[in-house]
Amino acid sequence: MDTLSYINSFAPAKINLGLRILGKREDGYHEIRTLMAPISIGDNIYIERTEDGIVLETSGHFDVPKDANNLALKAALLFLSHYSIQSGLKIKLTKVIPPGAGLGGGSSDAATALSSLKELFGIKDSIDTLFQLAAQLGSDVPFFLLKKPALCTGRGEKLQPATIHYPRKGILFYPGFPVQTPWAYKKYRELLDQGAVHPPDPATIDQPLNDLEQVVFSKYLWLGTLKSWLINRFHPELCLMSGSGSSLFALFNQEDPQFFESLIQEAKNYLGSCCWIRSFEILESI
Ligand SMILES: C[C@@](CO)(OP(=O)(O)O)[C@H](O)COP(=O)(O)OP(=O)(O)OC[C@H]1O[C@@H](n2ccc(N)nc2=O)[C@H](O)[C@@H]1O
Ligand SMILES: Nc1ncnc2c1ncn2[C@@H]1O[C@H](COP(=O)(O)OP(=O)(O)O)[C@@H](O)[C@H]1O
Repeated sequence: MDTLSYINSFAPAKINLGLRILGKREDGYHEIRTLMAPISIGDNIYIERTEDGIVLETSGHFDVPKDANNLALKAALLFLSHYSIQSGLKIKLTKVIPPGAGLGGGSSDAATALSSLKELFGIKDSIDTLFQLAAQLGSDVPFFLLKKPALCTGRGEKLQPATIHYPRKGILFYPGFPVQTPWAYKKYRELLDQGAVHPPDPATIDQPLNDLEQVVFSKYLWLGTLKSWLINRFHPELCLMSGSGSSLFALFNQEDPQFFESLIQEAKNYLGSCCWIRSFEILESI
């Protein structure tokens, strides 16, 4: 049977339709409860088997690490080492997802690299192994292996497939600067210890609220202003920061492409060129 020599894959971004922080853990992470969904905006990863050498080329709208700090490369190295595979690889990563935007771009690249390599090398063992490797790479990485909406608990790696009861279409706003995830959780912990933020009321646990918004908005005041403007001007069904920021998304009960085009145009006129604005759809599966 012919073996594949290369694979080209779509690595979607995600949005968090709520992110509740349930408590601090001994290991430095937080117990969370978050509904995540893949969306129609994503990176592209091409992986080719070569004789020797592991080469990563990156291109696209955004700069990301080009060394072993790149999560796609990190995932590939972990995979080869786990299965004791001696092979060269050429990886071409085209970035479309803004980094540090709370859209899980690095995690999605890592998960997509793992599943591409499993296929490329014809690995037949249980998918559980890939989930274990994914969890070693980051809390959000297992979600991107599942490839469908899920309620994520634990530190984010425990997955339960979920149905999304919100409109599927929306607009994404990346303000042009990143927010670092470790900073957001650290700041949350500090504010919690000071009594400036409070653990979620169990009665609201499944409401679409993001417990990191207050923390991130307290440093990046403009994001709070942007959220208020979006709500007051366009009345979305849901408007939230995704993950630890910096992007915001708004969902609308609308099918008409003209509605989204004119909203984007008005937002661009109002916000200027610093803000990256795109329409998207929530994906049921990838
Ligand atoms: C906030 C979320 C929401 O989906 O996403 P992003 O905004 O990063 O996309 C996730 O919890 C991020 O997941 P991920 O980006 O994979 O985080 P990791 O690499 O595992 O962890 C980075 C750091 O964030 C903190 N962290 C992460 C997850 C968690 N449940 N509790 C934490 O306290 C830890 O300090 C950790 O060292
Ligand atoms: N393949 C990758 N794509 C994006 N960022 C990456 C990648 N590999 C490593 N990183 C690093 O991970 C950080 C977080 O990026 P990303 O996963 O896109 O954001 P977030 O954690 O906000 O969802 C970036 O600042 C970047 O330095």
